[in-house]
Amino acid sequence: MTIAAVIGLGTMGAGIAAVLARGGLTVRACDTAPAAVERARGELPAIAGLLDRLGTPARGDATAVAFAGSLEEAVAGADLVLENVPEKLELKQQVFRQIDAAVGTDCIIASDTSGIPITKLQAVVSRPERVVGMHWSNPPHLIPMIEVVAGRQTGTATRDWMVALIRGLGLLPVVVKKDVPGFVENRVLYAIMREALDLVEEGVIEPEDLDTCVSWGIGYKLAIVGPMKLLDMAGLDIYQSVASYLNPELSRRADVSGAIAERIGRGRLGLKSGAGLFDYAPGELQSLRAERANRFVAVRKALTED
Ligand SMILES: NC(=O)C1=CN([C@@H]2O[C@H](COP(=O)(O)OP(=O)(O)OC[C@H]3O[C@@H](n4cnc5c(N)ncnc54)[C@H](O)[C@@H]3O)[C@@H](O)[C@H]2O)C=CC1
Ligand SMILES: Cc1ncc(C(=O)O)c(C(=O)O)c1O
Repeated sequence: MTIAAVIGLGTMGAGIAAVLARGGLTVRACDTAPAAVERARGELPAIAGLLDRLGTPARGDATAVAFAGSLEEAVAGADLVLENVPEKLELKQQVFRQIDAAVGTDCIIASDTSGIPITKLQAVVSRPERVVGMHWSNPPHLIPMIEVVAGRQTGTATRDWMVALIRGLGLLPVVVKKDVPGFVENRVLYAIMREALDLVEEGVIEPEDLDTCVSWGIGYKLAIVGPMKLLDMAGLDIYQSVASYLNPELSRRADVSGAIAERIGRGRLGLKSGAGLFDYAPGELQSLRAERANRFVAVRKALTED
């Protein structure tokens, strides 16, 4: 029986813990914030229901996650530890050191970092060959693709073990061949985000209309035909003509849009604080999350039908 420990139970933690538990792993989880533990505990039954509806192979009970009082208690005897704390290099390195001091020599240490090079995380542990990126996508219990990222010192056996684990969970591992910042998913996503924010800030489009354009024009299409195959679908000659005048016009800003800092300064962090770029009515968040989850389930089922 594989024992896994999930460290950090914020936006991502509960969904990941539930998927691992349903896949038959023995799962322990911890967070330094008691409120995060209670929120995660409360989320598990609904997540288990969604996994039932997706028809994910059930080798275990998705709600069977043991909440530990400390990191050391969570990782004791673990075969896999998944670090899932906020995206800050120093914090992640400190947690990696703490994990390294508490686990056995064969334990694989993975990170769900959105894009900090794995090479920087494995630099602080005693067995860097056993460190690997395992980058899930939000909501982790609904998005089937997981990036597997080897740092410069990651062993091939560690990478292959991770790929096999993800396949065994019935999910889609994608191996990222170079440890570049942002890996692949977020390099593509953040190119979209940068352009989208620029277009809204420049008054080219309203935020709601930007979302309609991307979801129904680009997103719907890309779910069926990825960007590489889309080039063939459009015609490479057309792409060359458009890209030759459009590429120089696209955003190249190296800083982060001021609109984001302005909202953060007002405590508007998004769904987790009840408001972000959009306002949400009190009581709306739960139904919004449930409605989105229903759509994710329906679309995933439709996309995997023969
Ligand atoms: N939010 C997203 O859409 C995605 C986030 N990620 C990545 O996953 C990681 C976690 O992200 P979120 O869940 O969104 O963050 P979050 O900020 O929602 O949650 C992080 C949790 O870690 C806890 N924590 C902080 N220090 C800790 C420590 N020393 N030991 C144990 N717990 C600790 C916090 O109390 C908090 O509950 C980040 O690296 C992020 O970039 C990856 C994919 C998607
Ligand atoms: C805005 C944003 N940033 C990072 C990620 C990630 O994959 O790390 C996501 C996501 O959807 O998973 C995201 O939306």
